[in-house]
Amino acid sequence: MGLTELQEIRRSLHQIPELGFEEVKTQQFLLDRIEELKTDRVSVRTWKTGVLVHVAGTSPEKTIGFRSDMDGLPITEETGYDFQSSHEGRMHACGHDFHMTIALGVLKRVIDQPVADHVVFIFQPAEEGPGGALPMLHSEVFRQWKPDVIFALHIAPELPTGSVSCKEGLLFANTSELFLDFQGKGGHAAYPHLTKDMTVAASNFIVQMQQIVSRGIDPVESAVVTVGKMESGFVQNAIAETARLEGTIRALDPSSIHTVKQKLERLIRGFEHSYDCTIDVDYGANYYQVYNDHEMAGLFKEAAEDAGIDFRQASAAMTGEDFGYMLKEIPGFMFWLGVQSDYGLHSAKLNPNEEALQVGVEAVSSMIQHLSN
Ligand SMILES: CC(=O)N[C@@H](CCC[C@H](N)C(=O)O)C(=O)O
Repeated sequence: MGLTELQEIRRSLHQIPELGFEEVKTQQFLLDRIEELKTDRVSVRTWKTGVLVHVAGTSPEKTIGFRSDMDGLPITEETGYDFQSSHEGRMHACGHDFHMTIALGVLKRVIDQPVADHVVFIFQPAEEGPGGALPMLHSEVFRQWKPDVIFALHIAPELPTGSVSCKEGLLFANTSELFLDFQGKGGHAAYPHLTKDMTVAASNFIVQMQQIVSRGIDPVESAVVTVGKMESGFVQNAIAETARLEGTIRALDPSSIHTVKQKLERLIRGFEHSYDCTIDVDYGANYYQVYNDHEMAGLFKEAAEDAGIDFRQASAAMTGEDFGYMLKEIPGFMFWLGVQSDYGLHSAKLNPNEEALQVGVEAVSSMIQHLSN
């Protein structure tokens, strides 16, 4: 598949971003493209809004898995692309359109140039939330085609196009979502003394919460608490009765997530007392760290360099990925693909360089070749 075809696929996918477990159009798009490529060596199954494609090897000894995530984010796109999202308030702002396109490109390569081992392409829904990897891993269809080794990629806006990056061991953090609902007495803006202002309570909570990391976690460990969304009130001249904070907790060591949650709950009790309100906490989806198998990550360096791709040593990052659950059960790894964008992941202006699509196809195909011997 040439760059033009890869670009055409990526742009089509880019226009139809859907949230986790709502990837209905995306699934149909994938099924249609896979149908065009299909031969008698290829079998296709669906799981919820996901798709699994099994390509039979010529003299198989094992099954190699390549996983791509499928969902977009609740972000309003501001790229100005002429192929920008046609779904209001939804955007492929994390590169999953790239990931799926590369998987289709590699699928075509494996069909045209058969390899010895079986290869399973796993298009997984709901990576951004609530998490598709864990239930998919336990599904009947996944178990029947369960790979012996598995890998995946993620675009890296800060790395140059033409490069990939990986490391052995810990690559991505442990994560927990965080949802906080504040409830207190609202009222007229002119009578604050008769109310319990939830906008003020939630604002102070955000500020205090930052000290959980700066004063509650050993500085040689890493943790992050971020509030990405805050909502309160209805009108400029009324004091808010409710407020909602939505965020995430990240840590390289899972015990630090536990520590942050314990300290957060103590802070909640203090705020409930001092602001005379209730605060409900919900930890939403929790993801297990991405831990790369040493041997596989080492082999990937070789595979990338053999394909003429610039390999760079990665550092651990505080990003999360439910692919971590797959790696917990199946030896494998994840790598970064350089896409050189002026704007980062989860930005409304993310503009990855499409030439990286071809680099991704080469890197993944080369790894499959190296694994299938
Ligand atoms: C690669 C990436 O950006 N992944 C997401 C995963 C989100 C998990 C969950 N919704 C959370 O926020 O904890 C990330 O934000 O790192």
